[in-house]
Amino acid sequence: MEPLLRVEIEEAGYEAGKPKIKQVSLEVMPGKLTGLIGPNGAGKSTTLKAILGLIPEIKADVRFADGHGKYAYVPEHPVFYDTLTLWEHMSLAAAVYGIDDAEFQRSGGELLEKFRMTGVRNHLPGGFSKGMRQKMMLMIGFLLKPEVYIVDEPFIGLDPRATKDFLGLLEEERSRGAGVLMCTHVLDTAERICDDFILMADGRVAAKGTLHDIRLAAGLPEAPLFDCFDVLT
Ligand SMILES: Nc1ncnc2c1ncn2[C@@H]1O[C@H](COP(=O)(O)OP(=O)(O)OP(=O)(O)O)[C@@H](O)[C@H]1O
Repeated sequence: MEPLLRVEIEEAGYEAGKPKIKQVSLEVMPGKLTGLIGPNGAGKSTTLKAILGLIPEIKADVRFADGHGKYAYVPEHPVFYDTLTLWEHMSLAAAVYGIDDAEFQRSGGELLEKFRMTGVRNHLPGGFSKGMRQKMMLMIGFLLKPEVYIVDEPFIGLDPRATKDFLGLLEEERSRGAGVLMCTHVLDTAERICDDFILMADGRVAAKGTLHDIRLAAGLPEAPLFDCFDVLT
């Protein structure tokens, strides 16, 4: 099967001559969820930014499969306009994505229901909690129905029910064939939901592959991901 996204980063950083990540390669496959994990400062966000074209100093080849350039990026820190309501944010995104209005009314309404946000659709996000803002970002990502989701730490603000709702939707998207690259520190959830992992440390890939591959690399054949993480970083 062809990957939806293929990334080969030779090096990338914020200043010339000072690369923060080196030799990072990864692929996002249809229907698969790849977890990007590693300690603080390992280079995960820099890798995501490199993929999104937001890094000034970069030598890399980032390739979406032919005709599959559509991706959604869900940032760790919500970005929003103070004067637009939740529904207006979603409408704006739908307009930018070129989604047909009838389709948007249907799928937008459905997303609000799924994330239990219908009651606040006409509220301003300035008054939302952290988790509600996170949900807004996720709904905007799901509106697009992209081939590839790039999600930066989705779990921190979400309550257990919202996490379950989010994972359920992600599962639906994957069964449609979408691929996901997700950066997270929540290793027990990652272990449960990811098909494979990229484990970064000190700006490089310390290990990659399925949980089985990561366990082999760590020399811990039965261990939870957390213990492998500990050994390899
Ligand atoms: N805007 C920036 N300008 C300069 N250096 C940066 C910038 N952002 C990150 N760095 C540096 O790049 C390195 C990798 O940081 P990065 O944010 O990619 O790590 P991370 O793995 O995402 O960490 P965390 O888990 O804490 O989010 C760190 O040494 C960090 O100090």
